[in-house]
Amino acid sequence: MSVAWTAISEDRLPVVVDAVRTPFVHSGGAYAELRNFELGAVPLRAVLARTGLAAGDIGMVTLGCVVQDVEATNVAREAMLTAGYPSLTPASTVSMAGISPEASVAGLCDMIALGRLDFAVGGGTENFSDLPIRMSRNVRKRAVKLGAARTTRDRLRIVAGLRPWDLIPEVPSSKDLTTGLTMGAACEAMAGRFGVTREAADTYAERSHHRAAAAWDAGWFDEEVVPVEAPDGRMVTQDDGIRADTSVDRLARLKPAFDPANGIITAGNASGLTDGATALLLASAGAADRRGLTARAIVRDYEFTGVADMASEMLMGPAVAIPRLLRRQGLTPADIAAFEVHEAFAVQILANQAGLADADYAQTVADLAAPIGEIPLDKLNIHGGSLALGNPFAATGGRLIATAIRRIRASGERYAVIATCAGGGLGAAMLLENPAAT
Ligand SMILES: CC(=O)SCCNC(=O)CCNC(=O)[C@H](O)C(C)(C)COP(=O)(O)OP(=O)(O)OC[C@H]1O[C@@H](n2cnc3c(N)ncnc32)[C@H](O)[C@@H]1OP(=O)(O)O
Repeated sequence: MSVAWTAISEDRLPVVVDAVRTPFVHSGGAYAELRNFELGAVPLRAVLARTGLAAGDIGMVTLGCVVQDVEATNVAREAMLTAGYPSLTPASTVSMAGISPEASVAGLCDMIALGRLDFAVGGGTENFSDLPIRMSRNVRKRAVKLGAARTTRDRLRIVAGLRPWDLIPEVPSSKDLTTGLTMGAACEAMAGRFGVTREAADTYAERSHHRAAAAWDAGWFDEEVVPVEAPDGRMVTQDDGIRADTSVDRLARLKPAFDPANGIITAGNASGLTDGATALLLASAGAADRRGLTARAIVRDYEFTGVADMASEMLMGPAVAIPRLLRRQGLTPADIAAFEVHEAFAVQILANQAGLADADYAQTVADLAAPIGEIPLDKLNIHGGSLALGNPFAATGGRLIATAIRRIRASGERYAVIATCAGGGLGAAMLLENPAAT
């Protein structure tokens, strides 16, 4: 369990100065010809252009990335160099499954609080359009041996050990190594454990799409989304996964995607594979103030966690992390004006809601005498969520932060909480505070 920041001077409080993202688009679509770091470079440029800071002001760039390029393993470095940041600035890539962007932001906030940095850029980039597909283990092993072989006979013997099926490439999947379950299958297990029905999942999915469509129509995302020029010259300006015309009736007709016989997860109530990138300009409150920049939110605290049971709770991270975070800060859900929680699957959101309201679960995972209860729907993802907007794994956390901050700034209220589940049975929650409301 993380320990709260307790003795940070006002000057060193980590704050978010700006948070931007690219439009999130279907994998294999508009960003298909972009490398991951090229996509990541877009918001990295934008945060500088929008805040007026020079690239040389940035002390460190850290980006999350889940599915990494074998050629550009430190994608943050390539992205910042592509964006024109000076090579003297260090950059690192963090990978913590779906909470990689939160790991990026939290690490930088710690460094800011300690006085190691004044300005930093965090976030994440994910491009599933260009997957690091590799050859099978047998091919890889023999390729290494081949390099060391001296005679033609040795080489032939090595190659002769290959079987036709060894030539089938290995494509990265969402399968968890420990449990052997894909994220979809793991979430089906959560539906059973926490009593989520197909009808409830479809109803929630419809809400996400309708809310996201309404938010785009109302111009809500205009401030947080920066356009991307695709290599073919097309300007990508909007998320492309939102289905304004979806309905519970249409969703009910879709076939289960992960368990044909008994499953309730379909293409309609799952988030799809998506490409996108986010960048957040972080600073110490004092440095931001001295440069005349508005601190949009204080990053007050965060919590990283695992789940108790990998097989039946894989994506329950929010239901563990949120209660722990609030308890440490002496807050209740009533104190939180805005919740932005990642929607990997509608079932996952609903199972987390059930977990938050379950006394036994609260006792087991957070040692709480009473559960904190479900997040009220009028506070949860009111502008839609990942089901509609898409889920480029390492970019989603930054999107949640961007939207959460804008929600509390728009309403003038004090606190927002973001939370994300992740593969590997991980979870994160973060408490953001509106400085204008304190
Ligand atoms: C921490 C985490 O985030 S864990 C989560 C990690 N992410 C994942 O595991 C990804 C999960 N999602 C997936 O794997 C895929 O999106 C899947 C398997 C669920 C679906 O993939 P696909 O079958 O390619 O979806 P596709 O977009 O083609 O939709 C299938 C059908 O459903 C329909 N459909 C999809 N969404 C909707 C909707 N909201 N309303 C109505 N119809 C819909 C499509 O029109 C399509 O219909 P068609 O076959 O008549 O053309």
